[in-house]
Amino acid sequence: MLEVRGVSKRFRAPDGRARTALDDITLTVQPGRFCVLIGPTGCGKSTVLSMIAGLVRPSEGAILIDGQPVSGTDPRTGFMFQSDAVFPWKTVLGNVAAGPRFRGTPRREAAELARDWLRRVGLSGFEHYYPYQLSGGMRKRVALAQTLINGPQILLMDEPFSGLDAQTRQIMSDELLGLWEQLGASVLMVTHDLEEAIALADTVVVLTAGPATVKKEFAVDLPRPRSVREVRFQPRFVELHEQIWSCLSEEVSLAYARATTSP
Ligand SMILES: Nc1ncnc2c1ncn2[C@@H]1O[C@H](COP(=O)(O)OP(=O)(O)OP(=O)(O)O)[C@@H](O)[C@H]1O
Repeated sequence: MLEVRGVSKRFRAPDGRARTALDDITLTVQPGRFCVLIGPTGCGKSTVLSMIAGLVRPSEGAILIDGQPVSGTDPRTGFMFQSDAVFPWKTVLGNVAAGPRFRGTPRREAAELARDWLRRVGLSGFEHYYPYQLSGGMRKRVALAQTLINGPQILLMDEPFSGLDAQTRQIMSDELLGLWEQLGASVLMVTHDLEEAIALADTVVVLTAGPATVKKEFAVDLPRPRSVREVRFQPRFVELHEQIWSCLSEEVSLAYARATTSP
């Protein structure tokens, strides 16, 4: 279980003053659940993920995984970034095998495991390609396999499919759901796309315009297994979309007003 308990974060701004980015955030992701964070641009979503990943320390509060405080990067946590975090000098196979190799798995075993993951993400036959020889969607698949091969208990995803066209994004989201249903990892994902959030999540957490705090949590009671491409036509989906959008749009307007009036 992942718990974010009363977490605040202050950063020093270029003018030297401390600015509060996150203010008393509390949220829980139960084992095996899919939680999506959504909020206006710049409100602090990535900072929440970076703190859970152990890359940034909270100014106040605590982050707990299975009751133990996070004090640095943790092998139980996998992070998929907005930008492709693949090694450009390694082949697809080398990229996916990198995690197991780093942990001391013998070369042959790591390569076999990587082949299996490449099959699961639909990249069999591309083992010897380099990242620059792949499409954007294929690079995301490599990044997904590269993260999932490490068997994370908690998967943190920061707008993982940004930069992809709408159709590829839907395909990738469906594939992510299929893999997640097999793996049973807890997911905390950040997205700007409310439709994507509802289609994927068990819980959508709306954050306020910065400093971010939890405004409201919505339980997404749509049946599973879901098809991201089809679920959006269900009446309950439309209802949830209206409810969450009315909550989120106030914060988006506030953030926009601040951005356009501040000196
Ligand atoms: N290292 C840092 N030093 C100073 N300020 C920072 C630092 N990292 C983040 N911030 C500030 O914290 C706030 C939240 O940033 P963050 O990237 O978490 O927002 P976000 O909601 O993920 O944004 P977006 O939706 O645009 O990706 C911003 O005001 C940003 O300027």
